Amino acid sequence: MFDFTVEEPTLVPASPDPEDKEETEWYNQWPENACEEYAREVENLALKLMGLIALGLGLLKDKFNSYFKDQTSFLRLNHYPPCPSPQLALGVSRHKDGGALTVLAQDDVGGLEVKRKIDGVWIRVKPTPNAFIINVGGVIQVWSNKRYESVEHRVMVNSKKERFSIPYFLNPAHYTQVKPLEELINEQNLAKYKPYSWGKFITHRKLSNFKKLNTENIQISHFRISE
Ligand SMILES: O=C(O)CCC(=O)C(=O)O
Ligand SMILES: [Fe+2]
Repeated sequence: MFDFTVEEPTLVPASPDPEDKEETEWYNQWPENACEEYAREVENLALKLMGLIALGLGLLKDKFNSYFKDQTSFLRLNHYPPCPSPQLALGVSRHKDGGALTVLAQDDVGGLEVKRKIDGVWIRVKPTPNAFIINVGGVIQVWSNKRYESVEHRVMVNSKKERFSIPYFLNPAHYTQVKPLEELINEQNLAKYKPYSWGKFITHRKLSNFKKLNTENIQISHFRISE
């Protein structure tokens, strides 16, 4: 796995501690022109999709633009080597993407599975040539007050073939307080989530991503307001 940020540098909180106001900068260690160019193009696509989502929610098309001014978006290069016992290997364990939108490019090997909400069955996503897979992330789920929902997914490795995938994670500025949009809440539609800091959320996830966790990794459900 190799992460490549879009902004150089990308400004983020120094720690997940809410009291800690210090910021730090993420730099790409191996700048690659191809990555940069690709990231800019998928960013345009992702922002166009955000415009359509805004329209779909009855908002102005440019409603979300300002959140991405100091974006913390990044591109990830994934390589999954083959494994003779795929059920024993970890591709990517089940999770929901936390950001706004994910634009995923994958090769023709397959292995991505999404969890069907009604019965919890894992469904394989068949690779479609020259097509992207778009995943709604937790940030849109909260902004839309759950009119959009992010789907749980995982990656199984293949027994014979290696697999490559390139997700682009469109993420807001670290200082964004993510909360249900005012326009979408009223007496009939009460806010389903408490506001949370996007920057603290990602630094928390980044610290815990590669560790064996005793507790569940941070999820937007932790900010849910109980009914
Ligand atoms: O490799 C894939 O198809 C998806 C990877 C993924 O879900 C992620 O990096 O968040
Ligand atoms: Fe994912």
